[in-house]
Amino acid sequence: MLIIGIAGGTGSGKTTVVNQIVQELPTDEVCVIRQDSYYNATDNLSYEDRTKINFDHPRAIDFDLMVAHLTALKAGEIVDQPVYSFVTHNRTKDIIKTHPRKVLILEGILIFNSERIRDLCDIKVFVHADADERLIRRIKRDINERGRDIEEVLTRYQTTLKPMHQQFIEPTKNFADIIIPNDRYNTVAVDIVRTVISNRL
Ligand SMILES: Nc1ncnc2c1ncn2[C@@H]1O[C@H](COP(=O)(O)OP(=O)(O)O)[C@@H](O)[C@H]1O
Ligand SMILES: Nc1ccn([C@@H]2O[C@H](COP(=O)(O)O)[C@@H](O)[C@H]2O)c(=O)n1
Repeated sequence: MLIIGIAGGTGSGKTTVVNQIVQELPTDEVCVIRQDSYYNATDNLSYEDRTKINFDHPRAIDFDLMVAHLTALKAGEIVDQPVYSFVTHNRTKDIIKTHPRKVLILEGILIFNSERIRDLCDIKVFVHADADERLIRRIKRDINERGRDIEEVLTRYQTTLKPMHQQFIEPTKNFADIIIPNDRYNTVAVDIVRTVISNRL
């Protein structure tokens, strides 16, 4: 199995890049694991308390479960990937049965922050977009798709997103084998990653 890690700040375009890569590959040859699925389960907290979680800090992520699932997939086992809701700020009761494939794509803001995850990745890709571009995309996306309002997005940006990005995400660019500049749609870079994958299939 070839494990490709795709990291980058919020709104850099990771999900979009993953979708562009995946849509050109046969469905039975690739599986996707998303960091969002591994936010800690917080059933014990009220909705009010969940809104106060710092979702951009590594301790918000259940890296033990993520490592266990990646290790199981590498060993050929099927795993139950949790499904996360950005509206309730919690895991839902659903799961995605994730089957081991020749290529596994792991995507998320903080994945290269964990040495255990870095060691599991064969290729590390960092998607870069400037902070102002990422904030604009985040405002639009979170209002349209994640049930937020402008006040929520901007407050979260100032209090956690920006400082956490500088402390925990941007420095992990140094671990990347490939950096994709993504202020604009970068089809050339996506094609290069696809070629690397095709060569390994
Ligand atoms: N290169 C790009 N140029 C303009 N908009 C983009 C680009 N890449 C992604 N987007 C848009 O920005 C938003 C965030 O992209 P997304 O892929 O969800 O980022 P991430 O997964 O890194 O948070 C989405 O609405 C997406 O359509
Ligand atoms: N309940 C949550 C959980 C996470 N977030 C934000 O999501 C961002 C990571 O996802 P991307 O698709 O943008 O990479 C991260 O910056 C968290 O702040 C959230 O808003 N609510």
